[in-house]
Amino acid sequence: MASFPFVLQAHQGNHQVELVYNGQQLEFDGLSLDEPKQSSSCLPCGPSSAFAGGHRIIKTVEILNIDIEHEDSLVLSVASAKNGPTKESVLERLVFQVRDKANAVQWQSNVLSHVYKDIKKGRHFKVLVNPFGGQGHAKKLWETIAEPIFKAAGCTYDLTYTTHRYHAKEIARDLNIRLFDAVVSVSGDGVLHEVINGLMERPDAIAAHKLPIGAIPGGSGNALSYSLLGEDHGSHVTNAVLGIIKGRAMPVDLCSVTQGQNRYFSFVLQSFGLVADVDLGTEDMRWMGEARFTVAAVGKLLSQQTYPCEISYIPVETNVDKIRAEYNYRRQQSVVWADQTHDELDQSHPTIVDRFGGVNAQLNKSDGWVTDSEDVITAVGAKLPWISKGMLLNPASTPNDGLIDLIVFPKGTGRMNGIQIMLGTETGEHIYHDKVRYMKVKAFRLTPKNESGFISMDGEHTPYSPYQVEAHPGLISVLSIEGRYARSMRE
Ligand SMILES: Nc1ncnc2c1ncn2[C@@H]1O[C@H](COP(=O)(O)OP(=O)(O)OP(=O)(O)O)[C@@H](O)[C@H]1O
Repeated sequence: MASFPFVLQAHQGNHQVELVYNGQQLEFDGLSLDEPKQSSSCLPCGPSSAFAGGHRIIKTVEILNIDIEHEDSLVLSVASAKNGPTKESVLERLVFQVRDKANAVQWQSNVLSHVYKDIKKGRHFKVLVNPFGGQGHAKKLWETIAEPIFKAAGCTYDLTYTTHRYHAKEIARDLNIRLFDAVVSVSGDGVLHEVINGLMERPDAIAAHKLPIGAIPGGSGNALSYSLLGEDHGSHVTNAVLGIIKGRAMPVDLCSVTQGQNRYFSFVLQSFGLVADVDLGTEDMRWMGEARFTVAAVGKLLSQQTYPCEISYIPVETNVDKIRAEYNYRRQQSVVWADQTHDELDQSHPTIVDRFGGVNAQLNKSDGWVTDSEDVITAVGAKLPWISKGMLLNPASTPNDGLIDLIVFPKGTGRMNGIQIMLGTETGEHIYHDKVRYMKVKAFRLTPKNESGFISMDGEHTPYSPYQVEAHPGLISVLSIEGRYARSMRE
C-alpha cells in the first residue's frame, strides 16, 4: 500500500490546487480565495472561514466519495462542518480538474481505501420513514437532506413510508435481514421502538439482533439521535446520515421488561409517576408543542403530587461521585465494536434469559435485591442519557455497561427543590442534588400501589401494573462513528 501523504495536483479554473491526504484529513493548498465550484443540496451555505488563506481541511470521516467524471473532473462529495462545529454539516460537491487521469485514479483509490477502512463502501439500507413523525417533517427531511447524501456516498436503499401504527414492527419482523447492511428509521423513537421489538419477535432474533440500526431524527422525541450526536447535533439530519454511512455497529444494551404475561423491549426508558404523566398524560396539551412537557412538569412539581409504589432493585453503585468516576474511566477505554464481541446470545441458548426472574417470580434474596416502599414523584429506568432535546435525565448512561440507570425523585422534595432539580435536567447536574437518588442497577421491579395512572416504555403506554426491567448486554447494535454516546457527564 502507498504511504502517506497522498498528493494530487489539480486545478480549479486558473488556480492550481494541491490535494494532500495524510490519513487523518484532506488538505487543499492553493485554493482560490473564492469558494471552489461546488453545489450544496442541504442547507444554505453561509460564508465559510474554512477557505481562508486558500487552505481548507476536510476530515477523513467527512469524505463520502470521490468520483472521476468525464476525462478530467475529480468530484469530491463531502459532508463537512463548514459552517462551524456546532452547526449542521453540509453536503458539498467539490469539483477539480485533473490533467493526468491515471494519477488521479490512483489517488482516488488510495484515499478511498483509507476513508472506508473497516467500513463497507456503498451500503444497502432498509429505510423506514414515518410521514407523520415530527409534525409531518420526516418525509421532507428524507427527500431534501438524507436521500441526496446516501446517493452521493453511493449507498442504495429500499424505502418504505410507514402507513400505520406497528407498520415498522411488522416490517422488522418480516425483513429479509441478509439483504441489508442496516435498518434506518427517519422518525422519532416510537418507530425505532417498533423496529427493535419487531426484530426481537422473530424466530431468528438471535441473528436479527446483529442487524445494525440507524437513527435519523424525524420525530418529536429523538432520544437516540441526541444521545449519539449530543445536544448540539441531535436534530441534525446530515450528521446522523454521516454516522449511518461511516459508522460501525456499536453494541447497545437492551432492556427487557416483563409485565403480566407480556414481554417488551425498551431502549430509551421505563417511566412511572411525573415523567410518565408528562409523556403520556398531556395529549390534550399538544397544541403547545414541545412546551407542553415543561408546562406540565412545572405544574406537577408545584402541586407536589406523589405516586405510591414499591421499588425493588439490585444496586451496583449508588454513589454519584463513584458513578461519575466509572463513567470517565469507561471513556478512556478503547471502543469495542459489535463484530468484536461474543455476547450471551452467541452461545447456545435460543431465547432471552432473565437472570433475575420475571415480574411474577419471587425476588431471590441472594441476588442482592433492595426494596423501598415509599411514595415517589417519579422513578425512571433508562439506557440513554438524553431523553429529548434539553432533557439530559440520565447523564451516566452508556451504551453497553450492562446496567440500567435508575433515577428516583422521592416524595417530600419540596417545590423549590423540585424546580431546581428540573432546571438541572437540562445539563444533567440534577443528579448531584441531595434530594435525587441516582443509581446503577442490574434490574428493578416497580409495583404501583394505587389504582390507575401512567407507565411509559419508550413513550408507549403500557398497563398500570407491576413491571420488572433487566438490561441484556449488547443485544442490539447501533451505527456510530464514535462507538460511544456523546459526552454527557463532566470529567
Ligand atoms: N402512517 C402512520 N400513521 C399513523 N401512525 C404512524 C404512522 N407511521 C408510524 N406511526 C406511528 O407513529 C408513532 C410515533 O412515531 P415516531 O417515532 O416517528 O415519532 P415520535 O417522536 O415518537 O412521536 P411524534 O409522532 O410526536 O413525532 C409510532 O408509534 C408509530 O407507530
